[in-house]
Formats: sequence, C-alpha cells, structure tokens
Amino acid sequence: MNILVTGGAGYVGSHAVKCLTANGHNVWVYDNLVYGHKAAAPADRLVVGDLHESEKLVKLFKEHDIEAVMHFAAYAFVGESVTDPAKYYQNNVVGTLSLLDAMRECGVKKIVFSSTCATYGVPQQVPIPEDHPQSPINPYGYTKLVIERAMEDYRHAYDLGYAALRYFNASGASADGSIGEDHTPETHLIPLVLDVALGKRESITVFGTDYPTPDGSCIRDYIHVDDLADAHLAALKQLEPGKSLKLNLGTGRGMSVKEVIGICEDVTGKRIATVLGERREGDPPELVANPQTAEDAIGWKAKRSMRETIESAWAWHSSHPDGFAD
Ligand SMILES: NC(=O)c1ccc[n+]([C@@H]2O[C@H](COP(=O)([O-])OP(=O)(O)OC[C@H]3O[C@@H](n4cnc5c(N)ncnc54)[C@H](O)[C@@H]3O)[C@@H](O)[C@H]2O)c1
Ligand SMILES: O=c1ccn([C@@H]2O[C@H](COP(=O)(O)OP(=O)(O)O[C@H]3O[C@H](CO)[C@H](O)[C@H](O)[C@H]3O)[C@@H](O)[C@H]2O)c(=O)[nH]1
Repeated sequence: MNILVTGGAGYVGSHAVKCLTANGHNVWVYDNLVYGHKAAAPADRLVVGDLHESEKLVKLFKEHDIEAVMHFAAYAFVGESVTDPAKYYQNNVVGTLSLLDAMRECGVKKIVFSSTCATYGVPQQVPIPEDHPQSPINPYGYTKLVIERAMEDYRHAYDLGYAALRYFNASGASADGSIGEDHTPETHLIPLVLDVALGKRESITVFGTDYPTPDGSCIRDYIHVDDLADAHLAALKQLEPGKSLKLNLGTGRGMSVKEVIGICEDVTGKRIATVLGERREGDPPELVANPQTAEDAIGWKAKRSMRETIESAWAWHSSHPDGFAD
C-alpha cells in the first residue's frame, strides 16, 4: 500500500515507518522537522513539509497515489499545552483539519491517528476500557479528543475510515538499535532515568510518593514502541472506508515509578540516584489500559516485556548518548 506517514521523523512515527517498510509497504514520511530528526527517516523517503500546507499534501497524495495516512505529527508536551494552548490547538487541531481536507480532496479514505490515554483524564476505573468517559484535564488531551470527534463526523458524512489509537506510555527503542527516543526537551521517565545511569544527570526525581498506590508513586502502562508499530500495521489491515476503530494500546500491566527505576538499575547495573519529590501537577495516580478490545478487533497484543523495553531503551541511549545529535 502507498502510505503517507506524518510525523514519521519523530519517535513513534519512525518506528512505524520501519515496521511498515519491513512489511512491504511503500512509505513516504512527511515531517516539518520541528521536533523530528532527519536521520530517523529514510533519506529518499523524507518530504519536509508542514500539516498546514494543504496544497503540498494534495500534490503528494496525487503524485504517489497515496491510499492511507498514518498521522503522528503533533505537539505533545502536556505542561506546555497548559501555558500555551493556542500553539496546541493551532498545530494539533487546525493542522490536522488541513490534512483531513487534503485527504478529502484526493479521495484518501483511511487514516490511523495517534490519540492518547490523556483523552480519558482522571480515570474512574482502572484498567481503562475504550468506553470510559473522555474528559481530558489538559489542552493537549482536548486537541486529541477534538480530532477523534472530527474523524467520527467525517466518517459519517464523507465515508472516512479511521483508527483512533489511544497510546499509553510509549517506551523503548528499535531492536536493531538504529533508532530510539530523542525528545527535546526530554520529559519522559525512562530516558531521564537512563540519563542518570549515563552520568548525564545527577539524579531522578520521583514526582510524588503519597499517591494511593502500593509504593506511593504513580502507576503507568509502558508499551514498547515496536508493539505500537505492530498495532498500527494491524489496524491498517482492518481499515475500510466508513469503518472506525477506537483502541487502547497498552500492555494492561501497571508499573510504578519506583519499579521502573528498579528495573533500570537492574538492566544498567548502575545505582540510580533518586530524589523523592513533590507531585507533578496534572498526573493521575494510575493509568493502565484494558487492551482486550484491540486484541478482539485487530488481533494485536503487546509482546515485549517491561525488561525488554528497558533493555532496548538502554541499548539505544548508551550507544547514542546525544541522541541523533542533529
Ligand atoms: N510518546 C508517547 O508516549 C505518546 C503517548 C500518547 C500519544 N502520543 C502521540 O503520538 C504521536 C507521536 O509522538 P512522539 O512521541 O513520536 O512525538 P515526536 O515529537 O517525537 O514526533 C512528532 C513528529 O511530528 C512532527 N510535527 C509536529 N508538528 C508538525 C506539523 N505541523 N507538520 C509536520 N510535522 C509536524 C515533529 O517534527 C515530530 O517529528 C503524537 O501525536 C503524540 O501526541 C505519544
Ligand atoms: O522526572 C520524572 C518524570 C516522570 N515521572 C513520573 O513518571 C510517570 C511517567 O511520566 P512521563 O512524563 O514519562 O509520561 P506521562 O505518563 O506523563 O505521559 C504520557 O501521557 C501523557 C498524557 O497524560 C502524554 O500522552 C505523553 O505523551 C505520554 O508520554 C509519571 O507518573 C510521572 O509523574 C517522574 O516521577 N519523574
């Protein structure tokens, strides 16, 4: 299939590109490189462009006879979305509407969209099923929810086929060590902990130790980025015009911040200096997926263990201490 991958030079997108290519798809990466890395995308497949450039997208769709879009491009810093929501609504909502317009103009009727567990807000029930109320607690989560809603309306009116994939915590790196996680600034737990192991940071701060969890730190569902890539491939296979899929992508297994630090110590063989700190604003105590719907709908479930996830992350970070260094 001829596929356009927006945000394909970013963390999750680049792993999906690798997986799609390995499975025989003809892939084009579309990324403005604001946060992406040139080296993360195949050189002969990268088109540098912005979601807002609808005409450029139309030209690409026609030129390469694009049949489906995987849409990763977005801004994803929760804290920044609170202080500068305009930036998030403009890029994640207006930018995506421009992409959907270009698709409509060219008759491209399949899209796999990067949504997030942040659309659920503070869960009333854990593990979280897909029909859990969606009530985000920050603008980032709302931008994703708005697009889920727009896609549903476009499905109804224009026969769009879409998959809204609600990721939990994307983690780890490609098994061959060629690509991995490199966000600037980095805010995610695992890369920050591994930076301590590398001597790039003095310590990791545990954000909150008085949560109603067994060890008092927050619980998350860390899903290997290659498992996410596999899910995108599986969702695409099931997509048809007019069809919708709304799926949680997680392992169903919760891991506390302190447990993550412990596994990182084990994998790296280094002691991680840890500071017990205050809660970070906006962090729900526990976010764990119920991944059963994904298994039933697309025959997918997470295969990689937490240890494998951290081992792959460590292989990447220790061999690329400066990330892509671009
Ligand atoms: N990383 C996670 O744990 C996680 C969890 C849930 C959802 N998500 C979602 O998954 C997607 C990918 O996340 P990531 O961690 O790979 O982020 P990332 O920042 O590494 O990748 C996003 C890519 O999109 C590009 N981009 C952003 N705005 C663009 C625009 N207007 N035009 C063209 N390119 C643009 C960036 O340059 C970057 O390469 C995002 O939509 C994010 O919201 C990520
Ligand atoms: O230095 C740190 C960094 C993180 N944490 C904790 O580690 C857990 C994971 O934090 P991350 O920042 O790695 O991930 P989040 O769960 O906050 O973020 C995830 O969910 C968000 C929505 O809530 C977005 O979708 C985001 O892209 C996705 O990675 C949280 O409990 C956080 O409080 C720490 O204790 N110390």
